[in-house]
Amino acid sequence: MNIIIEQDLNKWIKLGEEVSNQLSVPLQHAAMVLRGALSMGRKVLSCGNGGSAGDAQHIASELVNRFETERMALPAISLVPDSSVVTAIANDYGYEVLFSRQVEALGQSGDILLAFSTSGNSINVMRAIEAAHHRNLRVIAFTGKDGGKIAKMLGKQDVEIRVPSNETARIQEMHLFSIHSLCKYIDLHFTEQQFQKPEKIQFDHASLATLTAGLMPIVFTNGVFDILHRGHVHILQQAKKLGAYLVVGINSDASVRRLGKGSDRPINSENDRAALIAALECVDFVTIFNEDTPAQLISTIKPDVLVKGGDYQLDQIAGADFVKQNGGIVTTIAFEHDRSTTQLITRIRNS
Ligand SMILES: O=C(CO)[C@@H](O)[C@H](O)[C@H](O)[C@H](O)COP(=O)(O)O
Ligand SMILES: [Zn+2]
Repeated sequence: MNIIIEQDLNKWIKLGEEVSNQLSVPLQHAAMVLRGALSMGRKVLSCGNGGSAGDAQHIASELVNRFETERMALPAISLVPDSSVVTAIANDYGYEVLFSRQVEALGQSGDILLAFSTSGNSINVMRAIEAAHHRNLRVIAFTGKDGGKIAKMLGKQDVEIRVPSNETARIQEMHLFSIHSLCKYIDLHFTEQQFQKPEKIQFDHASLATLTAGLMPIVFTNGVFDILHRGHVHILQQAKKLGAYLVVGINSDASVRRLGKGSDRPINSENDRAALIAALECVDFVTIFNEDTPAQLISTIKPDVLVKGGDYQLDQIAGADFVKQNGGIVTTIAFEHDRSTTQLITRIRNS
């Protein structure tokens, strides 16, 4: 056999073994991230240069169309092939912003950017990752060699699929393997039915945790939300801006009674309160908790950001220690509108 071809084949067999050891965990992580975002109606953007441009187009086509089995169409856009867009951006602004400009135009919080670069050093892919981070997109980076500069840019919300090789060709081949492996998983997860987002109100905490497992950053807040008012809506809208998904825990009726706000509270039942909160666009999931505090629920959902209104001190927030120990953030949002359900009830009664 031709010696060059034989050497290449041998390298490939050796690399296959290393890849199965090193790529298993990041590939499974990437599969969860893709599944989570697509299940919530988010979309996938992809980019890369040369052979990696081909990979970016390849995976987008397989998501929009299908891979091996019948399933619903899924939203994915390759940022590579629109010649009018790429020539205009390169001509007017420069090649460096070829992809970042498109991420700015098309990317929305919770979307996924698939960034292909065998060296991890392509400047336009790096700029796309920066733009993705600014807009709250998660990044799945397909790299090789030492991961290059891209590996250092990634945050804990991102995934790196780094092929343990220094050869561009071998890296690209394993990227293609990774694409097909991810597409097979996605094919099997999504059915032929039309896309349907999961119900916003989830009574079962374990089921909610399954739905949120691949999502990040998740913001959690909680409250009674009896007689919804502008102050509530303001806090929830601001909370959503701290991440890509907002989960709201609502005190059950029994839990509210134990808070000692009065024997006539809550005015609205737990199901009515949950329905009103779920109707807000900024809210992704609502659940009801029966305990005095949401600490147990928080340890089930494992949010990245825990937030309460500005009337709380950080050390008073239930679940704060758990979130911080998990590397999350605990914060408060200042009240902008002086509203309270108790005041509202008093005013109505006095009039
Ligand atoms: O396909 C190949 C090599 O197999 C080439 O076209 C290669 O993709 C190009 O040189 C790229 O510009 C390399 O970029 P990157 O992988 O380092 O980001
Ligand atoms: Zn090539």
